[in-house]
Amino acid sequence: MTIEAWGKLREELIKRVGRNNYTTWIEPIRLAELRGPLARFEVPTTFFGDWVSRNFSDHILHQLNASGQDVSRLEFFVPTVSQPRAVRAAASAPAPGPAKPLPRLAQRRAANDDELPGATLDARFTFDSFVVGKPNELAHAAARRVAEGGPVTFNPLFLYGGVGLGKTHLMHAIAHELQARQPELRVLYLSAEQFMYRFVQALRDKQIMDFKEIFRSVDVLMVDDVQFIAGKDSTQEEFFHTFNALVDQNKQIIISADRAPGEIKDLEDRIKSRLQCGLVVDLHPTDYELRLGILQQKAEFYRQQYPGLQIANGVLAFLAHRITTNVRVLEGALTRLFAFASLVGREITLELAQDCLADILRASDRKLTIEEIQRKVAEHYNIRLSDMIGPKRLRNIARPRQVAMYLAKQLTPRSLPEIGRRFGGRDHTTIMHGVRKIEELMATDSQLNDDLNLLKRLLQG
Ligand SMILES: Nc1ncnc2c1ncn2[C@@H]1O[C@H](COP(=O)(O)OP(=O)(O)OP(=O)(O)O)[C@@H](O)[C@H]1O
Repeated sequence: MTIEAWGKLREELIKRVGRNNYTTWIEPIRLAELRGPLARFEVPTTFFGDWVSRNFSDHILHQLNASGQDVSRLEFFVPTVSQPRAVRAAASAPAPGPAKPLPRLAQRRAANDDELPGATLDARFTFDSFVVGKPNELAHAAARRVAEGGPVTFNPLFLYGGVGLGKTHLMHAIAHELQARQPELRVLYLSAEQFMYRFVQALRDKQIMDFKEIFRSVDVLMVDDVQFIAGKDSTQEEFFHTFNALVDQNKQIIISADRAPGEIKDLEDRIKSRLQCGLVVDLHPTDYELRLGILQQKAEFYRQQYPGLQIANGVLAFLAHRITTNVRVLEGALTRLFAFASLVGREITLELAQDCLADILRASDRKLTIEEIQRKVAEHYNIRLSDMIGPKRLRNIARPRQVAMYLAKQLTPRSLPEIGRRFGGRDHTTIMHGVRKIEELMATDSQLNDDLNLLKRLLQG
């Protein structure tokens, strides 16, 4: 094949990669050399070559092979005056083994420096693998809605929740789904830390206009763990402008954080209020049913991985009862259990689980004390611990005290008289009254609900 013939051949790739990808990634590359099984392409930047190599080399190889070329290796290089620089040699065939994480977008054509790609998506984090239960059903429904990619109805979608409750999983699921439904959509997913890193890099390299252009040309922007930019003034400023520019163009934004926008300290008020403009939904701490559901799903996966390995009745229920911290810990426990059982070639029994997971179970057993609850609540409402226990009846003290009573009842196995004793020797009827008052208010007071959710998360880790 002549190098000129490549021009025709590459147009065939439109069918395989789509017009948008073709103009962005295929058109700018130039076939420079065909040497036996090796085809070498000139690319404008290192990043560009890397991107094409990772995402399109299979298609290019296929096309070359289909035209009768016996090529099995691609190389991409940035031309320099002296020696061409190899960027990265692509594998001759798709790598076997587990599905590769799908790399996300970078949206420019030729640039003369490294690009600004998004983060890698985890191929396992899909809607199919996300178990829905009461604590996450709202967040899941909102994520599904956004993933349908219809007209933007709420902007941004703000997902928040404690550590390991599935925020990142849902974000990735949205990105996968959007990409599957509309491959031409420019979806950029990255963590707030990466946003800052890219921003600082752009400042340093005097590439700030490129930075702005890339971030403002996406169709969907997803920023994970936005609390990270709290206290980082210029990053916040840039984030704010990016955010506004995209909202103005009616582009969907999806944000996650470990707490509600209003609770993120050192975040500018104007950003907080922007973040609250759309739909704010939280992932609540898991309940028993959800934990069991997740364990059942993962166990199913492991049964396929370790055929022949038996798991006794009641083991999953035992774990769901005992490991209440977060899903990541739960998953880790199950992974360890299966690995251990397959190593020793034994059935997974309750005894084996207790042995093998002793440390995790011990850590999970840590009992929350009423004193810890009082301290956290006092801190949250900015009152003195002594007032929490003392006799003052001022509302700004009495209400936090009732919140602490309510949480003590909810989160510890202590009886009302026991709780009363720890609240300065109050009678159990006073505690009951406090608990009821909070339950009543919860029906109407959304601020109180937010406070309770945050406190629960803080207390339960
Ligand atoms: N409902 C769920 N169904 C299935 N897996 C889940 C669910 N919730 C969480 N997980 C799993 O738990 C692990 C932790 O979830 P993820 O990373 O999404 O948490 P996160 O909320 O982003 O935590 P962090 O605050 O640490 O970033 C992942 O492996 C994820 O797949």
